[in-house]
Amino acid sequence: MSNGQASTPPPAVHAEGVVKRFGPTVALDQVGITVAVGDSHALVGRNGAGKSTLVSVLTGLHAPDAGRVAFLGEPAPAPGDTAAWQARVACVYQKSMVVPELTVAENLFLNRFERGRIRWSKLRADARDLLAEYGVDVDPATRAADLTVEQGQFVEIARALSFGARFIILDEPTAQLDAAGIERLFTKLRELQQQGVAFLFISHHLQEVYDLCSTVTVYRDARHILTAPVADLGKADLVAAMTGEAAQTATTWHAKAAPAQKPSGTPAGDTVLRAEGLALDGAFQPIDFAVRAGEVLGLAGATASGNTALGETLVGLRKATGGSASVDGRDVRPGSVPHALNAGIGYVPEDRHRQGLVLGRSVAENATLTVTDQLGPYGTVLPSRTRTFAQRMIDSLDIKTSGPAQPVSDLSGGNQQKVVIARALARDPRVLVAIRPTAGVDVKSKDALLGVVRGVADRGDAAVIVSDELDDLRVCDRVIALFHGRVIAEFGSGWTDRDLVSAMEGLPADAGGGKGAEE
Ligand SMILES: Nc1ncnc2c1ncn2[C@@H]1O[C@H](COP(=O)(O)OP(=O)(O)OP(=O)(O)O)[C@@H](O)[C@H]1O
Repeated sequence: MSNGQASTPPPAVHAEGVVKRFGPTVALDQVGITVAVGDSHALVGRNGAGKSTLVSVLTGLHAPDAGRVAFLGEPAPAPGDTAAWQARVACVYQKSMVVPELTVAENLFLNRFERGRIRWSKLRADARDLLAEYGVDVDPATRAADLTVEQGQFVEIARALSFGARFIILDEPTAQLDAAGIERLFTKLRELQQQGVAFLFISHHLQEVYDLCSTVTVYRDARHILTAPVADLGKADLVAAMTGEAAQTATTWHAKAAPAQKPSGTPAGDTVLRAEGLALDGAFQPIDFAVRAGEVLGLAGATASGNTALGETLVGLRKATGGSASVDGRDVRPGSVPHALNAGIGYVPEDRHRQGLVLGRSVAENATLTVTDQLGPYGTVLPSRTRTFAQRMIDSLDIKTSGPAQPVSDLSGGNQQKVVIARALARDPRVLVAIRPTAGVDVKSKDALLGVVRGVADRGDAAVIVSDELDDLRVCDRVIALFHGRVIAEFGSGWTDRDLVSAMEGLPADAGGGKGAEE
């Protein structure tokens, strides 16, 4: 104050010396963060670095064991004073937190009905005004369950702002948005920044950090490593700060030119998985393809392209309305996950929380469970084989855990995803179908994980990756791109980013790379 400088306004949020332990695990070790008013600040780190734990401290969900948090220079509210926390900070997750059965209007004014009778017409009118104020184009009478991910996030942002919060945390908000949706979200965030709203943005997509944020903070192993202007920090240095290893050129996976030989000597190239006229009304048109031994096939496509539905049909989560799928020449019964598993199809689901894990069970049990096994009784003693397998997976997928016996509920999100992958591999599947396998996984683990998927093919089996992530698709020997339920292009391994992105956006490939679909 007395040093002659103009006084700067207090930051939107300032945390220092924050410590948070979960039993023996130190999730945050004397960390801090400062986000200036109107700033867009990225928080990055490997899976298990402590990002989500910081979010729960900054939103009042967990009280820290030590340290201080202040908003606009004022100490954080007392634990449990929900209204006071809501007036300062909100967190928007990739999955909307709104109540699905209620309308948008009800969600917006949830928990703040005045005493007495609710006036529904006023409620709807207020909601309409509120959405209009923040430029959110959604009908307040829509059921929250019917909103797209993008609309749900916009409603959440409007809700947070209406409580008075001027600091919003976005925890992997782009994970389920396509390119156009991400652009619309970023445009909205930039608009709000102009109005003085501050953001803390958590993402494993480092390019998004460069596109959106002006400041970046890196955590590693529960510690604060650095905070710097994004413009001053190159990508290699950013990754080096995250991993603690010297900067090196990224090792992204690329498909090899020649297919692998099976160890048994059987020539590569036998068809393993075949789809003939496979169709699901309302999701995708009849499609034919074959995946050979030694091959990884990519099914690329944006949201609503039908690629996820196709993957889910292959693994029996959805029942085809036409055509058939077979493994090694034997038909797989449509719409039955146990049957698909028995036919040799292993799968990595998109929604790991609903379809992937039994949270109360250990890493080892989850890594070896299959859907059918979950129905049977389970011994309390860990068989040593289970533990050995789990330990191997922990090592090869770089799962951050205290060991095979740790409950999966204690792992960070990205590490839970790796357990799901481990489980899919436990049965040595003949075909591995992985839906967005690297969602939520940090840059370094991503390579390890894609290497494991590649390894399934290289040992002479087959794999299918369903994704819109270019890095996932680079592992593939061949990529089929879908758009609005139809094949729009097919590529060998030499595609360019531009060609594949164009195809996923519905523009048929021009010269080079892809060939148009023959429909
Ligand atoms: N409820 C809990 N009980 C025990 N340990 C926990 C709990 N929650 C988190 N941890 C541990 O704290 C550490 C930090 O986890 P956190 O979820 O904050 O990581 P993260 O950086 O958000 O990771 P990701 O990128 O995978 O989401 C991890 O080692 C995790 O296992």
